[in-house]
Amino acid sequence: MSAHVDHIREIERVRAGGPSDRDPTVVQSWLRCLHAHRLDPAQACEAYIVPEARLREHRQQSEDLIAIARSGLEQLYRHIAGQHYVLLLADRQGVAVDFLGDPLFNNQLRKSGLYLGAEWSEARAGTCAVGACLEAGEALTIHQSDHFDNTHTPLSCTAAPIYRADGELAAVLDISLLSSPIQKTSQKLALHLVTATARRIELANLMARNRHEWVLRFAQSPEFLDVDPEAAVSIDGSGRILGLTHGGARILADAAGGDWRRADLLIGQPLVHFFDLAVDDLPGLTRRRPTRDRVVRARDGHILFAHAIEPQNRPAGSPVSRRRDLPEPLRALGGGDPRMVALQARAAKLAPKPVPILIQGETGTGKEFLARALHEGSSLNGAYVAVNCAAIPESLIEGELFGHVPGAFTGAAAKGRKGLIEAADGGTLFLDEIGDMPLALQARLLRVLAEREVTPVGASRPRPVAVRVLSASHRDLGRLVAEGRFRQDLYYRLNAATLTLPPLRERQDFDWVLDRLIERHGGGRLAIADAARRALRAHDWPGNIRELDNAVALAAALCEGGVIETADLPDHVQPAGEADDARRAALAAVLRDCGGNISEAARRLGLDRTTVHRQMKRLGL
Ligand SMILES: Nc1ncnc2c1ncn2[C@@H]1O[C@H](COP(=O)(O)OP(=O)(O)OP(=O)(O)O)[C@@H](O)[C@H]1O
Repeated sequence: MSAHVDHIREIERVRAGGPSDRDPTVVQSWLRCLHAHRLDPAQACEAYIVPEARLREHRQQSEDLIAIARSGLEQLYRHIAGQHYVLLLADRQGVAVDFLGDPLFNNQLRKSGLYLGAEWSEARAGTCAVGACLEAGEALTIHQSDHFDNTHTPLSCTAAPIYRADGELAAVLDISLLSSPIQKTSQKLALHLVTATARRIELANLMARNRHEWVLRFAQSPEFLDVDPEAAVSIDGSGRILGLTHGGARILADAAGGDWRRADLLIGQPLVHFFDLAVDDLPGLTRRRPTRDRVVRARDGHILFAHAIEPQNRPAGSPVSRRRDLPEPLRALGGGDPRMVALQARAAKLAPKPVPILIQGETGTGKEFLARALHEGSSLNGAYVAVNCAAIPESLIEGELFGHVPGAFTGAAAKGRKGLIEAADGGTLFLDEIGDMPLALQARLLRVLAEREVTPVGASRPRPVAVRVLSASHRDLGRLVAEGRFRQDLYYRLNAATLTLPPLRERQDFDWVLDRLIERHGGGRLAIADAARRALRAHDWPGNIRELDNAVALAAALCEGGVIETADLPDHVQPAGEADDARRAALAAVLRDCGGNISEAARRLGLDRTTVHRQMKRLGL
């Protein structure tokens, strides 16, 4: 108890501007907790774990990062095995989206927040390694009573930031102990290890994204240059900086006297701005030359050793070349299917514009997933608010969407209530199943879109709103208009642009989608047997990605030994039985007779080409 009181007193002294022996990063974080987050040091709060559904969303949004960080995390975990350290990978919001810890201590870890789904933002948890690192953008240790909240003072946590190739902070890697030696210096090695791992994750990310560009890696000494470089930048064909690691940003900023935090000002600058080096000199810095001779001079006079990696050839116009330019959230939509590639390119152009977009596609094709990606790919600061028009009873939808003033109707909230349209002010309103919106409300919605203002139920005056409206329907809205069930004027307002998602059975990147879902449900610890993969490929997927997602979730729960076998799949996805064997043999015989000509086979069988294609797929031909 007295330690708690001492802790509160110390924080109060810092608030009053008194001197402190703490690291400046700790003092700054305490002051943010007091002034910006308005936290009270006397109020202790338990660690917070986000609900399952929110964790799933956070993991979904970080899928690419998790995939790239995984091997780095595992390697680090092997280094520290048996020392009771826990590893967390936290996203930009401070939520732990990946976790490696000793299952023996699961209960204690969960209680302390050293667990999957724990939210370690500074605003939520007070001074903590993840939160302070997200704010400071630099590696640090928050040791025991450095924590603001007394609940967390047994912990010692060390975190390092992971930056994206465009210089944005993407995540934080944290290594923590439930209990540790008293001295903060005991965590020096931990600090070194997380920093090195974060650096390797950034390097792997940069290399993966820039295979078709020049990559220049740097080290202070020639010995480590080719094996464990300290920093890297990627360079386009005209010699301009395209991407960088955190170390790369620091080298460039030092070289030209800039600020590493403003990577946006470094990217796009020519290489010669920073080094005594032009793009034509890069071939002289490849592995063909001895490391010691690969010396470059930075503009500030600093000498570095460099290793240039040549771009790999890419077929002109390949999906990869176009994917590279996509904003991160839109990349997660597809893995090279030609229709998805075209959709992603169009979505990238539309995302930053205020135009309303109508998203069409069968159920479960990822319409909401796309809407969220469009919001994230925009620069809107407001919230993303999704409304399922089919799920809200007709009597409630008006109040939900438009809000109401106090006493507007019997049962209205006493203080009145802000509607979802206003909640999305400055952001995105996603109207799912818009085809189910009652006609009377369609007229009111039209007014919101046309006049850019909303009138809550019972209010006399409208309020201005700026919302970006995305809508979706699995029904053909054009047809609903023709049948008089949907207002034509609203239809035209909503679909300034239409994006149509292809059904899963027609996607050529099925394996990519499957691998992402396996990663989602297995967190890198789940694989799939070839036979099970073939069975999944052969299925028709009327419920599209949602159906596949459910099938993988079930298989992940049932499978033993971390490998999904056919027996773990839902019954209706099980591979073809004997009857199908006969069908397969018959169809194969006809195809053989026709020399593989599907149109000819379809003619002989009296079927259309699509049916033959589908049967071939289902039967694994
Ligand atoms: N590109 C993708 N990568 C991974 N998962 C995806 C992708 N697209 C969709 N999903 C997943 O598929 C499921 C269905 O997606 P979503 O809810 O967006 O579909 P929908 O078309 O809007 O469905 P409905 O028509 O029923 O409203 C969700 O679990 C979502 O996370």
